[in-house]
Amino acid sequence: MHSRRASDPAQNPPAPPLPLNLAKTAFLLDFDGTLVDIAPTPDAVTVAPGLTETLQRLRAVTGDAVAIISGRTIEEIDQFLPHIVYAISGEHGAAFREAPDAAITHLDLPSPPPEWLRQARQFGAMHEGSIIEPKKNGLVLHYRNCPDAAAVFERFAREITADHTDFYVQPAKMAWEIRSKGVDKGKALRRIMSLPKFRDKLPIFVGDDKTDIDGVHAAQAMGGKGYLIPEDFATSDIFRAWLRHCAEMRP
Ligand SMILES: O=P(O)(O)OC[C@H]1O[C@H](O[C@H]2O[C@H](CO)[C@@H](O)[C@H](O)[C@H]2O)[C@H](O)[C@@H](O)[C@@H]1O
Repeated sequence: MHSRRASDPAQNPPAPPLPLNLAKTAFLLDFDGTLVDIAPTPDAVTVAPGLTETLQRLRAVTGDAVAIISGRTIEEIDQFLPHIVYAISGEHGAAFREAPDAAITHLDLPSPPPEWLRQARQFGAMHEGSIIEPKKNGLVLHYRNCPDAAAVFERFAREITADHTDFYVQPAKMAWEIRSKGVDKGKALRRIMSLPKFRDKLPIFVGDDKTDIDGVHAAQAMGGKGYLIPEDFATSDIFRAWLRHCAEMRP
């Protein structure tokens, strides 16, 4: 059972081995591109049939050690998976909800000047299909539906942040994200792993994007596993099948 591969052996790469001891394992999972497939717009993602049940079963077999670590706000994650996992970190580690009924807390980080959002919206209005996504500590310029605007969006983001050392421009999937410095998914993972439900367990972190690499490294540094899509799981669908196999294991 423990060495069973969850995907079809013909798939390349084969999914990683299932964890040896679920009672001693914590799952910390990225959202977009991992738990859900990438969609044309942030609002258009869909939760695959059975995913909610898989996450609930994983909570049961791990003693609640299941978390999401996302670039999205926690409020947005709640729209798709309302209070399904035990803990959530949003906005790349700037926001936390450390138990399902706990309040959302935010790290003390700078918010972008309000004129950035106004300017970004004016700029976005010139590129049909673009989406400007505000966050508490940054904003995202999405160009998935106007890919020719990628370079001008990058220039815009770099120009408005040029004199602000608290912010930087992060390349994302068909988007440029203006983020405040000082947070990343590795720090978020370490904080969640210090919670009573998670400590003394080995983390498994799974993500799909550049912002997930800090989470991968943090999980590995704690003696756990860090996996990426498509390097370790060819697709998010294959990852979800693997997760379902984990949830079906006996604790
Ligand atoms: O850390 P994640 O949970 O992976 O979130 C990363 C960003 O995801 C969202 O944008 C991306 O997914 C959208 C839906 O599939 C897609 O339309 C967009 O092109 C992607 O960039 C989200 O909107 C961002 O706030 C997250 O930071």
